[in-house]
Amino acid sequence: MTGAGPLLEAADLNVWIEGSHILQGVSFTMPERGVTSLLGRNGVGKTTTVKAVLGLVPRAGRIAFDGADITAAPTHAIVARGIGYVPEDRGIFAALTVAENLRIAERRPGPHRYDLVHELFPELERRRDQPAGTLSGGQQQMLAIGRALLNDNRLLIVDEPTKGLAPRIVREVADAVARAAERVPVLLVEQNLSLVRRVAGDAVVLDAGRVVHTGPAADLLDDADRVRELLGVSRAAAPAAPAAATDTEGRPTP
Ligand SMILES: Nc1ncnc2c1ncn2[C@@H]1O[C@H](COP(=O)(O)OP(=O)(O)OP(=O)(O)O)[C@@H](O)[C@H]1O
Repeated sequence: MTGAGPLLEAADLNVWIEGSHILQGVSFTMPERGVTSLLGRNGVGKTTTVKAVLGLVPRAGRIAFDGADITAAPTHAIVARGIGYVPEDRGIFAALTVAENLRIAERRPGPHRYDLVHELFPELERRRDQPAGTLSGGQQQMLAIGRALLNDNRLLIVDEPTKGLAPRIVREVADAVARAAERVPVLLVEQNLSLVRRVAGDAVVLDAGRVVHTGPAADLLDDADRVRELLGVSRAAAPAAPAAATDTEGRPTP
């Protein structure tokens, strides 16, 4: 980190997809520590926002990372600056082993932080020869986060890590995110508010392609009316992901 400014700064991001104005001037900053949670109802533009940061969709506006303007940089150059991305579908290779999944995530040049990955997630070392497709949903998420931690990243972007996971597995994933965030700041797209409460310091809420709230996550979550207004859920009703989406071991079902 070069200075006291924000780690990530998005200013007036606009994205059009197939003629639809999806992001309509999204601006937010993210501090250099902890978890910043990107919240909002389905379809409000959370994934599009992280794709815009990464240069995965054409966008207008300005993005600065660690003080440098990365707006015009291609995705590979943005990632090489130290941004690890864990997409919603996790992006792991089911037929490859845990060790192989880590190996092919190595970005050149190193260093490759196997020490950190195995310290935070010892289970990945124990299961190194296991095909990733046979891991539980929570273990797969650990592997996906481990892949992002393997490289010397200064920011992790993790998109809906608990989507489709049973509540028991959600707790494992919350642990994994919290452990990762002790080392590397995390921008977390998440709808599970119990996980957000557990890990997030700051919250940025989107609605219809605009930022409608920023501030400490705990303040927002303590305000039931505001949560209902912005997220359309009561906090008590929020967390439970549908158990039917995973089998009893937390493996995703088709
Ligand atoms: N490739 C695409 N083609 C057409 N429309 C798209 C595309 N990608 C996103 N959209 C639309 O853009 C809007 C925002 O989508 P986005 O995935 O960013 O929302 P989100 O907040 O991440 O939602 P969710 O929580 O459901 O993942 C949605 O209306 C979506 O249908």
